[in-house]
Amino acid sequence: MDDIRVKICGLKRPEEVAAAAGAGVRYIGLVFFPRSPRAVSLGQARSLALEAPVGLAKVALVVDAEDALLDQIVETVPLDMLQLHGRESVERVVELRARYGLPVMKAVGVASEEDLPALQEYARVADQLLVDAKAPKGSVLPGGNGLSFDWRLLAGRRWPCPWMLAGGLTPDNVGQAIALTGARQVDVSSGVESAPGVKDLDKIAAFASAAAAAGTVDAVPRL
Ligand SMILES: O=C(O)c1ccccc1N[C@@H]1O[C@H](COP(=O)(O)O)[C@@H](O)[C@H]1O
Repeated sequence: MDDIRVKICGLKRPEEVAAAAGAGVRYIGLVFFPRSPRAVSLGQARSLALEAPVGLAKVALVVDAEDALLDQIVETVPLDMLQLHGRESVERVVELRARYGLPVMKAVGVASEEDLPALQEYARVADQLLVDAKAPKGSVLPGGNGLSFDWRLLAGRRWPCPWMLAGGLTPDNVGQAIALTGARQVDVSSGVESAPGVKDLDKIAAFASAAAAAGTVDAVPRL
């Protein structure tokens, strides 16, 4: 079975990129959402992306971004994927894939069974799904809140494209999350921070190694 792939989201400093690469992380997320404590400027994102070694995919996270901002991001930053973390429609996913020629990962917030059909809809058009906890009403951020959802909702579910599990993951709980959901890709932001927007290099390493350890165990859901 393939290794578990880890994405660390919201990196802002070169040493965070180096720590992620050193830990065998497969994707890094660069946040282009001004209200996030993890937001980076175009220049910062470009420098971080250029420092990423081959094999470490650079993902731009945007929230209901307009074409003008996306044009700037794509022109300035060498990227491997777009992550849409807002209310982007199925049609918008199709449009952005065609416009930029980059793989698109669509985030879908999950709180209950009712949220699951949307995953099926987006799986028809997106290259990847990001299954995240639904942000509570009134949250400043649509993600990156350190909140998880009932992972048992995903037990036995599969979609016709690759997907990542996100939402409230930490080095301590990622193993259980993988066992319950069968996820082969996991994404974390606040669970590897010492303060909002400041990644903890030891926690990055601990998260990657906990995910790798869980990936070697057959996923037997413990319900
Ligand atoms: O990280 C952010 O600041 C952020 C802002 C806006 C949308 C999404 C954001 N982060 C994504 O949310 C998931 C879950 O975060 P957490 O691990 O619960 O803190 C994260 O993996 C990011 O992809």
